Amino acid sequence: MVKAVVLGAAGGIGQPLSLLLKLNDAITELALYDIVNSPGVAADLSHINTPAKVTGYLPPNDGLKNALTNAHLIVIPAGVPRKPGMSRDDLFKINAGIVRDLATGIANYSPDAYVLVISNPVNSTVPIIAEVLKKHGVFNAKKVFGVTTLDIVRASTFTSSVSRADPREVRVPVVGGHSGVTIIPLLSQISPPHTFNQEEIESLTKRIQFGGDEVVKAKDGAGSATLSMAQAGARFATSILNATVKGESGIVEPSYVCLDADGVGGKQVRIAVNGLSYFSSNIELGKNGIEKIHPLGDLSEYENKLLEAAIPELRTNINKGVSFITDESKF
Ligand SMILES: NC(=O)c1ccc[n+]([C@@H]2O[C@H](COP(=O)([O-])OP(=O)(O)OC[C@H]3O[C@@H](n4cnc5c(N)ncnc54)[C@H](O)[C@@H]3O)[C@@H](O)[C@H]2O)c1
Ligand SMILES: O=C(O)C[C@H](O)C(=O)O
Repeated sequence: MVKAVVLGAAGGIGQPLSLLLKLNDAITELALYDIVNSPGVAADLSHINTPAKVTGYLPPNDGLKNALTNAHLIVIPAGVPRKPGMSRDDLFKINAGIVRDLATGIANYSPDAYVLVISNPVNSTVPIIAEVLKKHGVFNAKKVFGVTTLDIVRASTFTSSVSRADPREVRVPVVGGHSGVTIIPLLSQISPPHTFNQEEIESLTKRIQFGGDEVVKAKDGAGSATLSMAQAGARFATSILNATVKGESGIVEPSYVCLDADGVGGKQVRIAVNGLSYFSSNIELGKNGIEKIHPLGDLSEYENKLLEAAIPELRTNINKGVSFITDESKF
């Protein structure tokens, strides 16, 4: 049995993400939890003729417990999205508490599950979830992932519009975090190889860093990226399932993770990023989650400058998330 759970399943991301997961044959049970409308979304999806049995849960009557029990994989898009003029950090005030409470449910009812965090600000919500799981003595750094796949998807799309390559074939490692200057596209490591001139590098880097703002602006108060995020989230969830259920090896996806997992290479990355405890790098997945955190590789002078600029903001975001759980008096 492979049970996948979506927390925040009735939202702009939650609904199309749940649809894409319903189409994944590796999933035999799909549990949808939200504070509103999840039974309706579940009833709708349940008519699709794929193996996953779909159930919907609301908070009353142990809804969260029943949704989470026996979960293999949990995806979290619960929380409020940005409006024009807001930063992702502006969402902390509301989303930090939502994510903390969901993490408490995970610690109690499904402590062994793989946890994929979409809710913003990802740079802080991943540390929040990790700290809650630590508090309950159930944190496994190899199983908690901040989903940064949308940055990877955007990097493939935006670079191929310049290089004229097939966007489906293009891979650009995007490392760091998931907000503005903390998003670091490594265009020098693009595959298949392509040499951009400096002007192209600077404009592509800006576009990838601030791609989320393009959508927020275009939606004009009606939220942020939902459909592209659902595709990106389903892609990352599929990679986790392919590695952990189907036993496929050699799957590499960037993700924002805790660098503390034993014996998988996080320490080397930690040294390269001035001691940050969370960072997105290329992650090799195996049957128990993170198999290897790849080093950042050779960076150009420009990319080194991007890394230098990202570190202070990432440190602030991480500390804010950690202290939300360890030092509640500050909030
Ligand atoms: N990681 C990324 O790349 C990325 C990309 C896009 C959006 N996001 C973030 O994802 C989040 C969701 O975005 P959206 O557009 O789907 O928002 P939305 O408002 O459309 O949906 C959010 C859903 O969460 C639900 N929710 C709120 N509190 C909850 C709780 N306590 N338990 C369960 N569900 C709860 C709401 O009822 C709603 O259905 C936002 O924080 C957004 O910033 C992240
Ligand atoms: O921009 C946002 O607030 C949503 C998301 O993080 C994105 O990158 O699209």
